[in-house]
Amino acid sequence: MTDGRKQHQRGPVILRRAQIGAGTTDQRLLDSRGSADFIHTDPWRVLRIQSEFVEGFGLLAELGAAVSVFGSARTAVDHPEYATTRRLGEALVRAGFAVITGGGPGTMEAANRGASEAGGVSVGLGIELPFEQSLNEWVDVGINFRYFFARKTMFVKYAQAFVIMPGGFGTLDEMFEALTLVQTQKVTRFPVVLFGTAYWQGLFDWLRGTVQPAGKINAADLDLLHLTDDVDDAVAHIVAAEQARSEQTRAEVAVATDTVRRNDGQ
Ligand SMILES: C/C(=C\CNc1ncnc2c1ncn2[C@@H]1O[C@H](COP(=O)(O)O)[C@@H](O)[C@H]1O)CO
Repeated sequence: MTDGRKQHQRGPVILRRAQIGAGTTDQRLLDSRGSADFIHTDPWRVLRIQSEFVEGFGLLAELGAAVSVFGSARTAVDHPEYATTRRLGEALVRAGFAVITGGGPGTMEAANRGASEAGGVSVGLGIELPFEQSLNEWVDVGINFRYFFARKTMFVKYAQAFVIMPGGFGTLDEMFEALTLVQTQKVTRFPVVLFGTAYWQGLFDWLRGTVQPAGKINAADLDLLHLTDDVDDAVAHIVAAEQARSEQTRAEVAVATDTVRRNDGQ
């Protein structure tokens, strides 16, 4: 050919002769807004949900070892639990972990504060709420989610362990989700520390005395929980579990390598 007037490029597509339409893709994008109704539809929400995963993965992919700390949004700054959680944040940083929280007030703030003051990585994964709330001031790496389930994926995906401080429905939801994921092997077994025996013992006893005898959970499921009142014990439990997991991974790699070698030699 090529008569320039008889060829049209639409992105990577070449159109010629009668196939040539009016205008360019950019023109169609920029010349008209069209109806705005689409932003209230599920297909558009799917894109927003996708963007939350993209932002979350992008922010946290290089985080390194981390522990998610959960607990009440209502813990007052002068409550002993605030001071304990602050010490826990510091101790986790000293043990080489970043600290991830929901980025809100109360216990979340205390954990972020301890981590930040200890010079560690203090992460807050906030959530859009019906009332105004910004990330607590001790969050050094933060992101705000619209969707609970996208945010919850980050708590699990980027943590080596959970510490559950005393809390209400939100905290209970986070604890039971973690336990369900481990029980159903959606995540490889990882430690869940219940911090505060006076607060959690009743729940633990009910699980052991009622739920397990009724056959609703196995005895082994309760082994997933570690109850303590001691910051150093909580951290030591997490470190030991992490070491055990590394050793198991090393052993699995050794077995796999050996199998490949033997198969190659046949
Ligand atoms: C109710 C108040 C603030 C709520 N703000 C929150 N911000 C971020 N994350 C939150 C918030 N509330 C709950 N969460 C999540 O659930 C857990 C705490 O819930 P609980 O019911 O208070 O135990 C926590 O780990 C967060 O991930 C008052 O100011």
